[in-house]
Amino acid sequence: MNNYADDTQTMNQAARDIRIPMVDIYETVEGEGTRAGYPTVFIRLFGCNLRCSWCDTKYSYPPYEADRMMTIAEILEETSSYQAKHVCVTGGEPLLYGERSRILLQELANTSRYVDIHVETNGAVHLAPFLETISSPIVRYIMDYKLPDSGEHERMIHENLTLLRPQDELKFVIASEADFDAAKRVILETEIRATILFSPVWETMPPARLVEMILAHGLPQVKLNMQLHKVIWDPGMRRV
Ligand SMILES: Nc1nc2[nH]cc(C(=O)O)c2c(=O)[nH]1
Ligand code: SF4
Ligand SMILES: [Mg+2]
Repeated sequence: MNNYADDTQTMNQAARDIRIPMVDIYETVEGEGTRAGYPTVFIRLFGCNLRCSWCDTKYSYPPYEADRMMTIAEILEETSSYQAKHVCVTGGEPLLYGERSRILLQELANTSRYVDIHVETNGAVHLAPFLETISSPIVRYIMDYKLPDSGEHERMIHENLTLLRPQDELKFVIASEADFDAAKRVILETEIRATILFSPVWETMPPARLVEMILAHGLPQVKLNMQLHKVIWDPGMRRV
């Protein structure tokens, strides 16, 4: 007769056999956000529901192809070969696979190997189902809110902004002065509990100009977010 432990084991085995299209798993230092600088394992899922004009990971969705399908067990095993205590689950859009994405995050948290698992999500996937079902306090969301220059502003789910918690981060990638104005409007008109990050688009927004605008507009709640990996390595380089 099945007891509770057997049921749990069966469920975990089923979960571990779930397959997800993948781009990469590798270790580097986190380049962005409040955990910038920490050794971090990156789990990059294939596929995205947006096509941002300035996207720097175009190899993570068609017409490119996934590098391979991996089961959640394989992802956990490969991730465990690195020393990092931080994990960044990114893409593409890592929440694209709904229940499969949710189980991956829960299983990563269940390993107890990590102090922090952050998810780089694009604002165009509903966050509520993930917040309601993933109980672990170490799973955090870094939401990349798309501004007009991205071409995907209309796809943002406004409700997501108000769901972010103090441990989460809300990142605005700013390509122009029009983007800056749009970001400013959002943060002044919405009650946001997450850390607010303003990040310059590498090719079109000189960081000094962005700092100038943050100070001139009096936005003390904003934290400048530089992509460390683009300073350290060639900006076009992969797996860094
Ligand atoms: N070092 C490093 N840090 C990152 N933080 C978020 C990244 C991403 O591509 O989502 C990223 C990345 O690609 N590299
Ligand atoms: S959401 Fe991210 S991965 Fe998708 S197109 Fe935009 S920048 Fe690229
Ligand atoms: Mg990147």
